[in-house]
Amino acid sequence: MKIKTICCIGAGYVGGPTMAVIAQKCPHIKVTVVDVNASRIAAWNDNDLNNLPVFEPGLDSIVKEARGRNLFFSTNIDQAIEEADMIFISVNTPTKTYGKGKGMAADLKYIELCARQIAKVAKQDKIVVEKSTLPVRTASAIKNILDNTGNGVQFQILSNPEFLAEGTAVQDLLNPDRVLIGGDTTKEGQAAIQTLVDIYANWVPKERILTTNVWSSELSKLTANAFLAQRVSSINAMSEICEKSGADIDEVARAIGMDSRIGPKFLKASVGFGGSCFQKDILNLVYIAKTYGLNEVADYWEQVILMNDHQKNRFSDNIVSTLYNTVSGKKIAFLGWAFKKDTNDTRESPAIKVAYNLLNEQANIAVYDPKVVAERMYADLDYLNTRTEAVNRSLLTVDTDPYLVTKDAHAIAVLTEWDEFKYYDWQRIYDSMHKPAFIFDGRGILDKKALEKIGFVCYTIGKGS
Ligand SMILES: NC(=O)c1ccc[n+]([C@@H]2O[C@H](COP(=O)([O-])OP(=O)(O)OC[C@H]3O[C@@H](n4cnc5c(N)ncnc54)[C@H](O)[C@@H]3O)[C@@H](O)[C@H]2O)c1
Ligand SMILES: O=c1ccn([C@@H]2O[C@H](COP(=O)(O)OP(=O)(O)O[C@H]3O[C@H](CO)[C@@H](O)[C@H](O)[C@H]3O)[C@@H](O)[C@H]2O)c(=O)[nH]1
Repeated sequence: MKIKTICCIGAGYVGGPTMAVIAQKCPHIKVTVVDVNASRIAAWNDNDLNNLPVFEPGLDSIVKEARGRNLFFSTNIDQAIEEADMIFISVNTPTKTYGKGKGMAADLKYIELCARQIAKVAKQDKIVVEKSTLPVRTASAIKNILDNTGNGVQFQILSNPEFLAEGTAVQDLLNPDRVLIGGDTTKEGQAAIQTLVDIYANWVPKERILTTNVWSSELSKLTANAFLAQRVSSINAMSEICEKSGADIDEVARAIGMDSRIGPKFLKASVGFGGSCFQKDILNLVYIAKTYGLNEVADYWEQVILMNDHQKNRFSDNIVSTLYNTVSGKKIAFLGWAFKKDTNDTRESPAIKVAYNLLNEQANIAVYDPKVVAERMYADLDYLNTRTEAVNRSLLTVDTDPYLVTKDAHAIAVLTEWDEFKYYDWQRIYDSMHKPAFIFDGRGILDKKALEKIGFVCYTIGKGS
């Protein structure tokens, strides 16, 4: 089957960039991205490319090239489903906040709504592609819903998990380590797999397109994220030993990373991992293990999250104890709010937890982030439901000038590894702060020696004093 029309349900961090790249690389395919969120769709259609709802380096020029040619953003979901030969489901699958599996299982209500909508609207055979990250065996639930419509339409379900990381989404999509496609082992299933392989083959070398059965594909996505997060928790666990023992975490990471079996990537100690995926997907894995009765397996993976929580808490505890056991009424400047650099995404950002802990200690927080807007930060705090919106706005202030944010501060906390932080006029910042002037570098990006020479008292994750 040759695909002429694609629909993607969900215009978020995955749906938007993924479809923009497919549209750019396959000008012969009409790609329509749909969403229930009208303001998000409007932002994707904004003439000013600075207003796209997702910030990713390089994304604006791809959208500029393809939008209106063969890339469209729309709220008309039914029409896009009806027209499409292939439908990607790229909606959110957050951790459940209610009922059975609350706080652990993935909430599949948006996935089910999509399946039901496809079932209702489709009048001709379609390939449905799971792009969202899903628990193993979700494809069978989707297939069940689709096969029970009674209108004779045939559906093939593929699993095609997305491995892009935010901040490097465009590069990851243009040049992926691998593309994974899982499908039925039947003749029809294999044909559907080949159809999707043919789309990616427009720009991805064939040897990097991996095909498996559906369950392996679904589980590989959770496994990849669990392994990656485990590396961060492992290096963070070692960072605490470094601080006690006088070893230096960057030197340790370099030494172990040169072992080709370990490899150098993903060994940067930090204030903790954030992002919408790691915690959610590991919790989901833990839940799956528990439902199979595999309690030791569940405990093993849960420890990755517990270590991450510990890392965030010990960072804020250290700020309080270093500032003479009280931060009440003191100004603490945050550099960074995003969960990593080069993104405006703040989901599960460690900055939120550190802010929460310090606000409980009655600190005043001032934040600068080059890409995160103030309303997003307030929404993150309000979501915690611990204070009224008005109180959150009085305790946490936001400015677009880092020099104003750090002025009169007792301490600076680096929460995101934005490159620009390295190049500030640190003497000017020092001169404007209360003394002693403390810096807590939660990302290990600043030049500790140079700062100490200026007069700062520095704490860097994984480095003893
Ligand atoms: N963010 C990432 O870096 C990343 C990477 C790989 C995989 N994933 C996975 O991809 C999926 C999507 O993640 P995201 O970050 O893009 O989420 P997101 O919240 O940014 O976007 C999801 C979009 O789906 C829309 N939506 C929900 N239900 C809908 C429905 N019934 N009809 C139409 N639109 C609907 C929402 O309005 C939202 O705009 C998740 O399963 C996630 O785990 C995310
Ligand atoms: O050495 C490291 C590497 C990462 N991090 C932190 O870990 C978090 C996650 O970073 P990263 O994995 O780069 O970004 P994500 O966008 O969350 O991407 C992950 O989650 C996606 C969603 O499932 C997957 O598609 C990607 O493959 C996977 O890397 C961030 O807070 C980083 O600061 C560290 O602290 N140290």
